[in-house]
Amino acid sequence: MNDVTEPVSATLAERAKLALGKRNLVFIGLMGAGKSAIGRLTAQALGVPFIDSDHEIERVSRMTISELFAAYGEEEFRALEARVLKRLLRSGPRVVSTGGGAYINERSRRQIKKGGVTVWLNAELDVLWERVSKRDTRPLLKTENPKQTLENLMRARYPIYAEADLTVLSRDVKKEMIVEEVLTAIADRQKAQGHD
Ligand SMILES: Nc1ncnc2c1ncn2[C@@H]1O[C@H](COP(=O)(O)OP(=O)(O)OP(=O)(O)O)[C@@H](O)[C@H]1O
Ligand SMILES: O=C(O)C1=C[C@@H](O)[C@@H](O)[C@H](O)C1
Ligand SMILES: [Mg+2]
Repeated sequence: MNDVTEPVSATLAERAKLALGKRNLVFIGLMGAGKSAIGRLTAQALGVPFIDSDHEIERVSRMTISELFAAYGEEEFRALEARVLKRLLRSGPRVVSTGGGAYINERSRRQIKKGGVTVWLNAELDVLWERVSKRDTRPLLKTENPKQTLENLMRARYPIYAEADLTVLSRDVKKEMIVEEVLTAIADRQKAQGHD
């Protein structure tokens, strides 16, 4: 026997996969919360496809998110995002990481709620700021005081993200640890509902 530990427990991943069934797992939360990074690793652990809605939007439009915002404005972007999400959530199981504002849009939120189990990656301002300040690809943060903008977004959005089925605190620990917490939350939710 070797002593190399698995990064994410296979048994836990199997339990979570069973609990998920055919439903999608949808990550929501603010910019920098880790939806894309944690979503990808969670999909790998579950052995299901991973799709990032921001990437899918960029692929179908052949434009970057920044270009889309600049050319058509936020409202058009949200309409495109809702259409893309509807298609992505049609069949499962998949892990879908959404853009930070998707769950805030009423139409997208309805689709997300219908299309899967939602996990909110909750994070404190300083954690988010440390992560997002490294890149300038987020059009909503191109303001005079982007940290203040981020804080304003937290205030406005956190009560809405809190409607998620599950919440996991995203923080600066190993990403695998966050993935384990996500998988545990999925498996435990099933148990709490008496299906295990
Ligand atoms: N637990 C973690 N520890 C350290 N860094 C992390 C952790 N989780 C995510 N990150 C890093 O933080 C940055 C932002 O993460 P990510 O792009 O996944 O956020 P996001 O929620 O998808 O943001 P957006 O809404 O802008 O797409 C990435 O560089 C990612 O590698
Ligand atoms: O928080 C938001 O509203 C956004 C987050 C990003 O993922 C992108 O979807 C876009 O920059 C908008
Ligand atoms: Mg992302």
